[in-house]
Amino acid sequence: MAGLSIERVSKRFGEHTAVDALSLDIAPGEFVALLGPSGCGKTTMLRMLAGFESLSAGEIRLGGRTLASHERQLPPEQRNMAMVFQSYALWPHMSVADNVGYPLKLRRVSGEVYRQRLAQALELVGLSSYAERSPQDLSGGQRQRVALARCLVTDPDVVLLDEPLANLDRHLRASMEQSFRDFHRRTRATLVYVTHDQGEAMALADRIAVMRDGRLEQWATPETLYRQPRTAWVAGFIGQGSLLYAAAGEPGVRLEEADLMRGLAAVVAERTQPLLVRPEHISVLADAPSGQGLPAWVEGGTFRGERYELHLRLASGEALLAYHPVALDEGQPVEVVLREGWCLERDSQ
Ligand SMILES: Nc1ncnc2c1ncn2[C@@H]1O[C@H](COP(=O)(O)OP(=O)(O)OP(=O)(O)O)[C@@H](O)[C@H]1O
Repeated sequence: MAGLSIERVSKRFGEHTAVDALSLDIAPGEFVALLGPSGCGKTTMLRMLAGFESLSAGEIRLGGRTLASHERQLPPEQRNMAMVFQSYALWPHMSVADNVGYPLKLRRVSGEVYRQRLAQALELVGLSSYAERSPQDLSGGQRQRVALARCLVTDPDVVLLDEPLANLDRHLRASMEQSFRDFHRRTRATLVYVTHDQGEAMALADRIAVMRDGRLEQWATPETLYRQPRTAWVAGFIGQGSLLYAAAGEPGVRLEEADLMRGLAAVVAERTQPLLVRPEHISVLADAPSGQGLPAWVEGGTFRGERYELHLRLASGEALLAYHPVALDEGQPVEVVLREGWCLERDSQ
């Protein structure tokens, strides 16, 4: 199987740069998410991969083969890629089987080979018994599985998915995430998945390209993005946490409790290093002042079933989100001990 290489790819629409010198090396069989807020250029990048959009600069290669550069580009049908859309794009007048088999017919596959590949594709998405139904008689999740089966009958090298779960309700999204994981495990195709939902990207992808204003902000595994975000912007986009400033540390360093607490207790003028503190790394001491932690007070709390999320305010004026097993009163003074913090780069924008 071939790896996918995106090299300094840019796309300009008039004065506007939608994708700006983006580079990614995607390993064969890898499940990759392009993640970012609306308008950051994810779909444009996916459309360039598919061949629906030309490149203003850069190059896209699959294995050793150049698929596209600003000079020449292979048409979509010569790329051995398949795309799954948010809207499913199924033919309403055809049965599930005919929808799934359609790309094979286009390639003039027929007879026993056609039947076998159709049966395999339907089986892979768990829809064998729905072959003769009309797509209109299926749920949203089932329709999306038909779309998946249709893209995999042709045995593509790369499957491109554009917000495939956006039209489904929350409950169905969770079960479809499982279907996507199964799909990936069983096909081992290279998957490029566009989403603005960080939870979805974290749950599914081997690696995530976080995009901002057409540029790559960070390219890393979900765990690295969570534990070691490069900038405050990425930290704000992935998971929950608080941005504080300390008189200790430097970008890319994890501060343990002692250094962190000293750095936070320093005078405000010396506290210049931005850092991320995750709520699970905060202990809230709710009893009488012990002098062990930094003074804070409770501004509010939200019940989340297994815990409360507490919104705290430090004496410095900074906001802090912490988890706590029981509710605390609004206005209640507490002390907080921060067990670790991650030092961020200063945001350039
Ligand atoms: N054909 C086009 N002509 C002009 N501008 C475009 C065109 N397609 C996209 N853009 C612009 O390029 C930028 C990136 O768009 P794109 O659709 O790639 O973003 P996105 O991250 O996929 O957003 P969303 O999650 O909302 O789909 C946007 O500012 C958009 O308005």
